[in-house]
Amino acid sequence: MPKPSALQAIRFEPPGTLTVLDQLLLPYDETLVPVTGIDDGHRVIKAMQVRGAPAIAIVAILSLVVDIHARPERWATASELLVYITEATHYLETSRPTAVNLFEATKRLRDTLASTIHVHPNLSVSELCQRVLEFGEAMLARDLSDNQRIGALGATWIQEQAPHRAPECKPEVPNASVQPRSPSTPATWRILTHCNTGALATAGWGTALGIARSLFQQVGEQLHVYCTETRPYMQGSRLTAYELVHDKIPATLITDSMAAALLASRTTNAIVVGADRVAANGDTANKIGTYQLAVVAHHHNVPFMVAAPWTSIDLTTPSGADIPIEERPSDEMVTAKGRVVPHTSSLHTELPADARVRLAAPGIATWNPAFDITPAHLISAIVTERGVITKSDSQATFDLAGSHARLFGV
Ligand SMILES: CSC[C@H]1O[C@H](OP(=O)(O)O)[C@H](O)[C@@H]1O
Repeated sequence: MPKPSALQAIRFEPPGTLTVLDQLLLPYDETLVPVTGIDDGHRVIKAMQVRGAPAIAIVAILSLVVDIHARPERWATASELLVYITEATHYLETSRPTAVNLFEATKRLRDTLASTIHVHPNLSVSELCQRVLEFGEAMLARDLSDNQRIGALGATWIQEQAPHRAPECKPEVPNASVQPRSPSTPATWRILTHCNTGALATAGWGTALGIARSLFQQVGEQLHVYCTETRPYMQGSRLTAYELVHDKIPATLITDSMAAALLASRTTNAIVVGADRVAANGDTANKIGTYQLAVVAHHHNVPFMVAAPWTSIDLTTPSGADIPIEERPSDEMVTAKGRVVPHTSSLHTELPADARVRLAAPGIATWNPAFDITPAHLISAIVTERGVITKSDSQATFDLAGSHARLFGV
């Protein structure tokens, strides 16, 4: 398998070749994993070899594309194929429960195909396979363009709305991989982000990290990005840091526990995070640890921004209380099993293999929710590809149905 170019989580060659970058092994190993059908698609999503709300939806649909193109002779009619697609999409939905993008894409595909067959009852199996291929390719293209719009809108909003702090004498801790910033040019724009919301979580560019990329395009070295490690999967230290170093964006990694101290000691213009599901009132499900960042931002009067395409906004879910929160296996928290993390290197070769990957005392109980809910009243702005949505300080929630009607002209 050829060594992949970095930063492309999903590689699709129509109609039947799909591979994903195994994100459990990044940044130490760039390995492509073939996805030959819906079983592979379900497996790589559930195991988090591919992750990120948009990427999950795209890989699920593309795994169905490669699946039905493999042996289309299995179906005599388009209606038989639609039955298979309906069952297959419901199966793919069982891979991970929180990110709504997966459910939005599978429902939209089923509805689109059902109406297509209704309008064209003589559609052939190969013609229906082609429609599914076109649907998947459109998802890839739309996600990238949505992210670039989110990046541009978010970068502009930060420069126009986020309090612009005067540069401080204290230079940032230089990023070892890019030229250390000289003290004479301290950052004038600092943002903190959590988890990974970049090219590795999407079809490209990213959502919250897409805003960082766009801001870097606009202000260059005046930007400094802080990213949290994001235990236990370490999306921040393994994936976001990897993307920031790759793009030579000045950045500093902090542990999750350092966020409050950072805001207390460094003037920060905004905290920018992604979303797995935004409810109709603006409550947002995102990586565990997001809620406490919102509380810290509120305490320090720092704007808290959620970056999300409308495919992550679920108008059928009234509030955060209605969002299912995925709990991950205990061993993903108390061991490094299946994931490459620095401190399980071969330093302690004399220890038994299990000890080299164990991160907690054997026998301790764990609680390992993959997401938490940030209430709308702690969110300053929701940056979508159609516009930045805000609310007055007196409003505790957003009216996203009204925003949708206004922005989509429906
Ligand atoms: C651009 S969506 C990224 C979103 O997905 C992450 O979750 P996971 O890595 O478990 O798929 C995290 O919540 C990010 O904000």
